[in-house]
Amino acid sequence: MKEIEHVALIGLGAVGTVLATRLHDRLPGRFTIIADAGRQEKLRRQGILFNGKRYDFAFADASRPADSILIATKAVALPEAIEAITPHVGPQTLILSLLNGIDSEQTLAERFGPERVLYSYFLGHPSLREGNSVAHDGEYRIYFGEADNRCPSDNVRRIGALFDRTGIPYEIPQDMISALWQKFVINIGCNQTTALLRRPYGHLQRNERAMTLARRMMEEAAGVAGMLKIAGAERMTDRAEEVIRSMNPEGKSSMLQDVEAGRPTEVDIFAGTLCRLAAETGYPVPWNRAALQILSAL
Ligand SMILES: NC(=O)C1=CN([C@@H]2O[C@H](COP(=O)(O)OP(=O)(O)OC[C@H]3O[C@@H](n4cnc5c(N)ncnc54)[C@H](OP(=O)(O)O)[C@@H]3O)[C@@H](O)[C@H]2O)C=CC1
Ligand SMILES: CC(C)(CO)C(=O)C(=O)O
Repeated sequence: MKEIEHVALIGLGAVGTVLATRLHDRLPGRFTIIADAGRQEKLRRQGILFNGKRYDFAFADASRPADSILIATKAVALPEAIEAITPHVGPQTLILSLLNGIDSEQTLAERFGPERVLYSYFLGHPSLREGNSVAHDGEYRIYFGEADNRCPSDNVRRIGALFDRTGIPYEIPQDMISALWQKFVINIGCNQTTALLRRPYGHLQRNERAMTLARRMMEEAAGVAGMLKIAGAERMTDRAEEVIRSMNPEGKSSMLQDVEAGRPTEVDIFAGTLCRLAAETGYPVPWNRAALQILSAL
């Protein structure tokens, strides 16, 4: 099993910075950022502040492929990110997409081949970004793996070994497709509700009407999961509510942060994807249709 030595990351935002600072500290000289000339210039000038400490990262050199590439851009930037990482992908490169939603791995597998892509996502307290300043309390895990991890593949073990060496907390779910859908149900509820109401997690935790709104949207997502025969669909809404209740009350979902910063939201990979799948399966999703309409109109 070939050890992962050189790691590159694209998307030095809220989630990317949490991982980049850890990899920078634990893989000296072997961790780099993939960024275009404009972003490189800005990063050289301003650095990134993580919990108040300035970080200056090295940039990836396309003459040597990375052993692993982590993608942490927003979904709208995935096509650009794919072009940007292409020169850094070699025959042994393993790609992990930390994007929310259930589609990015498929898009990456179509471009680079399924043998180079693992499923993954970030779950925990939200990471907060304002400009080049990111704050996070360390409460998170990376969930990753192949679709079925009852017998972990070499690639899964390689990434597990990297995370062990660098102290990145992780879990390898046996059924990664079910886990990805569980995360999707959580995002459908908490990202969309916090963005619609423009309130942090504490509001959902205290206000039963807000939590009911989140539950209605999550029940629809879990209903579609059931139609698609995703394992554990019937437990996903209750589990998602538990996750929302465990968030830090002042925490803001990535979608609420986008709304507040005037950035485009990722509603297309949440309610947008759900509405498309609902039309295919014939499952009614009126709450998510309304959320899609409102959030796309911002
Ligand atoms: N924030 C959170 O707590 C969580 C977020 N997620 C998910 O993780 C993903 C990333 O979210 P988040 O970190 O919040 O997003 P951010 O908007 O904070 O960060 C995205 C970063 O990607 C950079 N970027 C965009 N296009 C490119 C490009 N072509 N080349 C290089 N860099 C690029 C942006 O740079 P620039 O600003 O210059 O455009 C920005 O630094 C999303 O899918 C989100 O849903 C998942 C769990 C938690
Ligand atoms: C992990 C969670 C739910 C944190 O808010 C998230 O995925 C997001 O903000 O996009």
